[in-house]
Amino acid sequence: MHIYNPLAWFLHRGEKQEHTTPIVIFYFPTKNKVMPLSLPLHSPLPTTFSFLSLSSLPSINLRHHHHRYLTTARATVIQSDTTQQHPLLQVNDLKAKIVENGVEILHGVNLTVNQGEVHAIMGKNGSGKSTFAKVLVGHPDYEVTGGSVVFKGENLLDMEPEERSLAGLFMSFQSPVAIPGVSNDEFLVMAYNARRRKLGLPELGPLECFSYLMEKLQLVNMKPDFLNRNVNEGFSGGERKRNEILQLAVLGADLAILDEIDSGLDVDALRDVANAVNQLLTPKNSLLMITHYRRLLDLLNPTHVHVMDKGRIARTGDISLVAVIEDDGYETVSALS
Ligand SMILES: Nc1ncnc2c1ncn2[C@@H]1O[C@H](COP(=O)(O)OP(=O)(O)OP(=O)(O)O)[C@@H](O)[C@H]1O
Repeated sequence: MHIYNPLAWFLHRGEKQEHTTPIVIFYFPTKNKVMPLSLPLHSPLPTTFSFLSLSSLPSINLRHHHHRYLTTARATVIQSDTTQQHPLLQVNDLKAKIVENGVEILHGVNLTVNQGEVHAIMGKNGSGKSTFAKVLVGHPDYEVTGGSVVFKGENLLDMEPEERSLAGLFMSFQSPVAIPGVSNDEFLVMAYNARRRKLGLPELGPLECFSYLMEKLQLVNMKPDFLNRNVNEGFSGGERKRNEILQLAVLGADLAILDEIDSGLDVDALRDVANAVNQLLTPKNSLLMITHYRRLLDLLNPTHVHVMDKGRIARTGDISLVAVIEDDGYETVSALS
């Protein structure tokens, strides 16, 4: 997928003015989707994007999702010239069982996530959503019994969990664990420098790290004192979720898997988390979120919505599938597949 550089475009057109926040909208003809990119002032790079359906242009969704920018935004539709897709994750007939009791939970999951896509997995309690996510990151409770997973062209299942993380796979757990004795900033700096080494970049020194972490704290709207506390120790449920997004912001990821990041968040925290995630998305990375609730989907605009049932993806659609689920329930939606 070729994307014009919006900043260059605005500069070229001489339209980047003080006190305005331009939004450029890219149109992808084969997907019949548009992707607005907002450009905060003084930012050298576009920092947020989301896909919307073409029918939602020009006002409703744009107003809803970019209400902060509404009064100053200017929007222009640009047609992209190519629409090639780049697969990031290819899951083929994935089967997995619980190590402890040998029960098979995943019965053949198929899923492809391309760069720049936002996928949501919904489904009944116990249908295998979290198991799927945990199998992807290599959780030791599960053993893969069949199928394949290719991540960025490499066999993900051959990698140790740590290698998967360093390769750019991030997962926020439904119940993030505390790490007693390790402060949040130590943990973040250690993990971030490990990723930089993997990317062939020099490690950051203490001062550079500090300013980098402060910038990310602001992104998720967290107070600096969270950096000195031990990882998740004594954090409220909502603070743990926010801290997961801080980790994502610091580490960066090609594919971020968020397992029920919205559970236990108050409305303001949910908006903060969604804003931060939106700002972390680029046309090159992707998001796979597991959720039961529409509120998060409205904020993150998934390009694909899947319904998992009995360890398989039973149905796939766009955001309109959520309304069908709400009206008819999972049993009916899964049975129609
Ligand atoms: N480590 C484990 N030990 C025992 N049973 C497990 C384990 N992991 C998953 N299961 C079982 O596998 C099934 C699928 O669980 P999973 O957590 O993947 O469901 P889910 O779709 O994420 O559910 P929810 O919406 O309630 O979070 C459930 O019946 C669960 O009890």
